[in-house]
Amino acid sequence: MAGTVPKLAAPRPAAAGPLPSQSLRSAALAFAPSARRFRVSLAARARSPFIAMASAKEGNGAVTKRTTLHDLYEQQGQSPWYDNLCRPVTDLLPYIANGVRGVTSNPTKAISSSNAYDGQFKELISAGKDAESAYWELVIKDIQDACKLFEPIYDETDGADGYVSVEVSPRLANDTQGTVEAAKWLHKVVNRPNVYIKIPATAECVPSIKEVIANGISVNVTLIFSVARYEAVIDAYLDGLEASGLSDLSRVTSVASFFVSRVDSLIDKMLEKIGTPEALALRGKAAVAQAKIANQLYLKKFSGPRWEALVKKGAKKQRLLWASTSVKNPAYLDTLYVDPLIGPDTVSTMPDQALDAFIDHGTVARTIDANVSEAEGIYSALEKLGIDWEEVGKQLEHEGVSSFKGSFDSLLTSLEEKGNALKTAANL
Ligand SMILES: O=C(CO)[C@@H](O)[C@H](O)[C@H](O)[C@H](O)COP(=O)(O)O
Repeated sequence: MAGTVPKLAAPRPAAAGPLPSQSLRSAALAFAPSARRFRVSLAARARSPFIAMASAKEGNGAVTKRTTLHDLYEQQGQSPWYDNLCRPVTDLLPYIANGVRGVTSNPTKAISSSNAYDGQFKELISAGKDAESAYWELVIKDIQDACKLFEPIYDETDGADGYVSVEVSPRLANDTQGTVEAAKWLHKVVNRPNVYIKIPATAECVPSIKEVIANGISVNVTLIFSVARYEAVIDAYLDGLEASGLSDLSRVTSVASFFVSRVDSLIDKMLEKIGTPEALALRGKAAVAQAKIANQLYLKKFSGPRWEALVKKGAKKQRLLWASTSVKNPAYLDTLYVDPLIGPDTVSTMPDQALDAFIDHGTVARTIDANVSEAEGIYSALEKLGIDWEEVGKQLEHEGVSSFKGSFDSLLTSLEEKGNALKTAANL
């Protein structure tokens, strides 16, 4: 298969400790105030073979199927997250039961592709809300409900895992102070300990990250595409912790979302344009190589006297989170962006396609720090062919920001139209 990074056996880290089955029950119960038993919805079954597979139930309604996701965490210390949050939020329960330990949301995608939001939207419009306020209420409800489901994991891990991430308005991606204010507002209204406020790693928002962290707010830094920008993100986290003035830093945490597949999508095109056998042989290798190098930087930055001083105050490392993990080129192995990036204290957020593939035939082994010199060789071979990694990062960031803004704008336009139609129909 083209473009796969060979897997080598590597030393296993100490076990991170099993997730007690009790937590599955508490997760289910946390969302069942009326003692309603959990049922997998038909819509959810249709959405994912993973859900269908996960639907075997015990007498008490808890799902007991063990998957490679449990092994990923228990044997390798990597947290599998689900890269999708939509209504009904209870659809997350089988995912949690099968080893998922956190969730990344993309609300514009969720709201625009489901009619499960129509009822609440109608109520909000009837109550006089405008489309944008209604949007935020829909989002906040999903995030609060999901936070409740992941709270048992958050508690068991002392705030290390079990997070739900929600983004500030993508319209603020180039607005430093606007992002800080939006993050503070969102954190306040969601009002859950296990929420990550998602902030893009644009040049303008790197200072926002520092300030938001300094305010004691946990952050998912998103849209990271280059090692250079990743280093600035780590520095912003460390600066923020130092500036916070908190004597206990243990509840201010962060993940740095490094996007993977999109790097190959762009670099593969560049390599095809170059067209030499050497260039073509490097297709499908750039993204994983860069991610492994990013992990080396993580190891370097979260060690030494500066970091140790923060550890004394309870600081937790800003974990690397692999995002954009589904394979875009069908010629590649469908676990290409999961299997080679497994290691302790990392997160892999996977949409259904990647989750299903990993559960079915993924390999649980420590790979993140295997073949690092090969990864460095690939990185510099690409540079020699004229690939400018910082330029690649800038282009992907620009495309990522524009696409998130574009879908936000078009969702708001359609919500405004829907809202106006509802008002007209109700003579409001
Ligand atoms: O929140 C995050 C990462 O911070 C994720 O939901 C992230 O937005 C998604 O993984 C990506 O947008 C998916 O990217 P792609 O598969 O469309 O390339």
